Amino acid sequence: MIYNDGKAGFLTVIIGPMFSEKSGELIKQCLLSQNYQNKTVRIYKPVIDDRYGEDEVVSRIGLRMPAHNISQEITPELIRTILVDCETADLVAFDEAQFFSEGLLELTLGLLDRKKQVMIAGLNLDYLGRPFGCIGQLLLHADEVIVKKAYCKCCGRPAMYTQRVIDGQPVTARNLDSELVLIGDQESYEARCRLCFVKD
Ligand SMILES: Nc1ncnc2c1ncn2[C@@H]1O[C@H](COP(=O)(O)OP(=O)(O)O)[C@@H](O)[C@H]1O
Ligand SMILES: Cc1cn([C@H]2C[C@H](O)[C@@H](COP(=O)(O)O)O2)c(=O)[nH]c1=O
Repeated sequence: MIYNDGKAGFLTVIIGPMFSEKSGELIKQCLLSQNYQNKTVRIYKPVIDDRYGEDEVVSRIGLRMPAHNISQEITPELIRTILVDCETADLVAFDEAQFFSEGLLELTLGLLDRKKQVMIAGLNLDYLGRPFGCIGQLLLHADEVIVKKAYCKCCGRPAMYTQRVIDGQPVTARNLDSELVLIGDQESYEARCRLCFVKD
């Protein structure tokens, strides 16, 4: 448990592959802060991720909280709007952060300057094991990094990679015909360990 007294900003970044409970961790921490610390929480998610509806963040085990859908393109104008909207918030959270543009970094630093607690969850690696979005840059500013693991779909070891599968076959750099962004779940993705992840 991290105690933030509101006298300085505090950034937590939650990373890991799909199915590793990043959203679960984010929602749990937001609920605890809201319910037991009386903190005002504001959660954002990118409009592109429409798996669980528009106005909520939802984890696979069913934790849920209200959320604001915003464009994944974080423009200077959107940054100004969010900074105003968050004036009364103590904790500002972003889920699916891999989908946001680099403006998320500027927005996060702006929130931290305003002494907000900021919590960001997202995939650190894409389906080919490459850095995803601006999560890497956010990690450099983190006070706390929570590294989550799933269980490897093939062997049950701890998994840090996400394999994209089409018709049961891994998508790799060799047979690459896939876009970076493909919203999906178990029909298209598997958690894999270092041994079972196939990238080329
Ligand atoms: N291979 C797996 N390893 C671990 N959990 C899995 C796996 N596949 C499905 N799950 C389920 O997914 C849940 C995590 O969901 P969620 O919090 O939405 O994760 P994330 O945001 O990291 O994708 C786990 O608690 C578990 O119930
Ligand atoms: C690896 C990878 C994932 N995605 C998509 C698939 C899902 O819609 C989200 C991740 O959701 P989760 O909450 O972490 O389960 O990202 C993608 O578009 N491209 C990728 O390479």
